[in-house]
Amino acid sequence: MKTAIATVSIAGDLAEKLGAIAAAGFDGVEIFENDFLAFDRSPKEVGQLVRDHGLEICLFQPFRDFEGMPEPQRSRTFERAKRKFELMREMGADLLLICSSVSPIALGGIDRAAADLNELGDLAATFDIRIGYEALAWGRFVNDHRDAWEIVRRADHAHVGLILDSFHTLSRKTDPDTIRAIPGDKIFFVQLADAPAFNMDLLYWSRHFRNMPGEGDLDVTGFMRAVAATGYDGVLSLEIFNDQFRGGSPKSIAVDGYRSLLYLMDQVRRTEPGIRIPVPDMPDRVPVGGIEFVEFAADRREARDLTAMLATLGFKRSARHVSKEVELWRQGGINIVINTDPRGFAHASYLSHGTNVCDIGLKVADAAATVARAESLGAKTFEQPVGPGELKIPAIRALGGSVLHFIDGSKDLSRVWETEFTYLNDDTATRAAGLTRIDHIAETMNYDEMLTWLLFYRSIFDTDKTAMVDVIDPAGLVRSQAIENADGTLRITLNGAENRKTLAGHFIQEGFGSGVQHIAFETADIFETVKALKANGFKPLAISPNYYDDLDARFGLEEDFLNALKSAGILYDRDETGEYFQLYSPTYGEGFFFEIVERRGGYKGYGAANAQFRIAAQKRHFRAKGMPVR
Ligand SMILES: O=C(O)c1ccc(O)c(O)c1
Ligand SMILES: [Mg+2]
Repeated sequence: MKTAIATVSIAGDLAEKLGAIAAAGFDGVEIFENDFLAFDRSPKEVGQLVRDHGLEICLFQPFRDFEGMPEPQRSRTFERAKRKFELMREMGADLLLICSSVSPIALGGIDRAAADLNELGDLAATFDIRIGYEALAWGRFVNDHRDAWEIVRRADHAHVGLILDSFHTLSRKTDPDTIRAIPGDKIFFVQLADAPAFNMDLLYWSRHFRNMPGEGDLDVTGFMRAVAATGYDGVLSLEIFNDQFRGGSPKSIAVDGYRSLLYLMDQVRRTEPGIRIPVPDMPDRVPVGGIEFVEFAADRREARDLTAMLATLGFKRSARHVSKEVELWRQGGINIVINTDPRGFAHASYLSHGTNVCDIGLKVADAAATVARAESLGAKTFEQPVGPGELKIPAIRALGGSVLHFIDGSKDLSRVWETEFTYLNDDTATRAAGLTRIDHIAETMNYDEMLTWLLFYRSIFDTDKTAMVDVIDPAGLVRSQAIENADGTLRITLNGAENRKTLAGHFIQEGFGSGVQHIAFETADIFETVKALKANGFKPLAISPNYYDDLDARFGLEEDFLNALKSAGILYDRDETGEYFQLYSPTYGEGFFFEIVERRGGYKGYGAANAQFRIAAQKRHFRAKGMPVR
């Protein structure tokens, strides 16, 4: 598989872009003309710079407003093209992208465009250059790859071919299967981009919101399957115009891009038989069977506060590690590990972030295959020396320097608790509260990181994403999107903070990076849970009475029911599928908290409508503790 990316997709000057692109593993680049024009080295030097990075120039672009011009502009356009061919020869580029005209003076006409391309093909041939014609979704006369193909077909020239771009095809909802009728050898180049499903002007959408395949909502896999079915075996190139990426880290955007191409082609290989593009082999996306454990790194003092909160939530100190200062706190099927050992990874994590979730254990069918897939997609494996009595559990690096461990049903791993821990007699004075499992884990990050982690989870694990929702914090916006598996045994919400004044932004700033901000436990009966919590001395987050007035207005609730919600501080949501109940702990440290939820019926959401009121309540709680938030 030959991979490339357009220089426009990456931040920085041309030299920085090339460095990041080469380091991420791409074979080549599309040189976007403006990146070259803004750079102060000659075409020859730029060509050399590209090759010194071990890359090749796969495409030079764009050449605009070429076809269908009346004279005298037509002659000028050919002159302009000749100048670009000379530049390309200097640079060592042999394919030029011509995008369909948007010129108000262009005349239109399929045969006129074909004749222009044929003539330009002759000129290009004298330079040993080929030209590829691309239909822009907003092209004046040509805005559909089927018309572009008809023009190329009629141009009938060995140096003239078609360029396909998934965005232009999919943004107009053109059926990608129409590509299957195009001969693969006349497709000179394929550009790939995804985008979130927005209803907006095509040009604006394309120039600002494209993202990597798999990060958006377009059927890039369907598009690429159709391309592969034509027998095309040329370059697959990312062309991503995105405002965030322009200001992002060149390195991580390039790494995400490379991952997205591997993920895309892995999906294509699994669904489209007999493709000619060689794709690296890797295990399939990994089904996750649930969350085996969540591990906190802490020091002894902070661990006391944290375990005191766990005790009021009905957890029991259940076991102690055989060789390390690590405890297991349990309730129902939930395992919370508290690691205060002054050595190793957890301690390092504590030193850099304070008390935080440093590790999550996921249940998978095959831990080794999980790591193999993650590694194939560029994730980093994690290992540390195994202490006495410990198992070697496969793991990778994840959000904010944390770790994901994988536990499967194999003989050793399935007995990890029995092997590494000694069970204790229950010395916890509090009552169990009916918490059964982890409903979801909420990870907080900068908004700019959201697509990275979305792609990370979706490409490695058999998961889907929900629609992005806006959560209003009094000091700014936080975007939230969930990654879920089909049966709901894995739900991770990604929360992207746009500034530092939001509760989420404060958490990132004070915790020195992204991480788990809350864990939601499931109960089968929230009102029974509330009774136990009360007996344990648990103080829920106080919610404004105004909220309950509005709940009543919206849903017309029974008075007793409404009073029960209100007196317990439970937030409530309802839709066509079912009901959702949410109870929050006060915040801990710099804004970490626990949530308790009950789902009734088929409710699949996360109570997005309540998030604003929960955050406002948490900020009141913060301020009451004298913490500086707005
Ligand atoms: O936005 C544009 O003008 C533009 C230019 C070249 C391309 O290949 C493209 O897909 C879009
Ligand atoms: Mg394009």
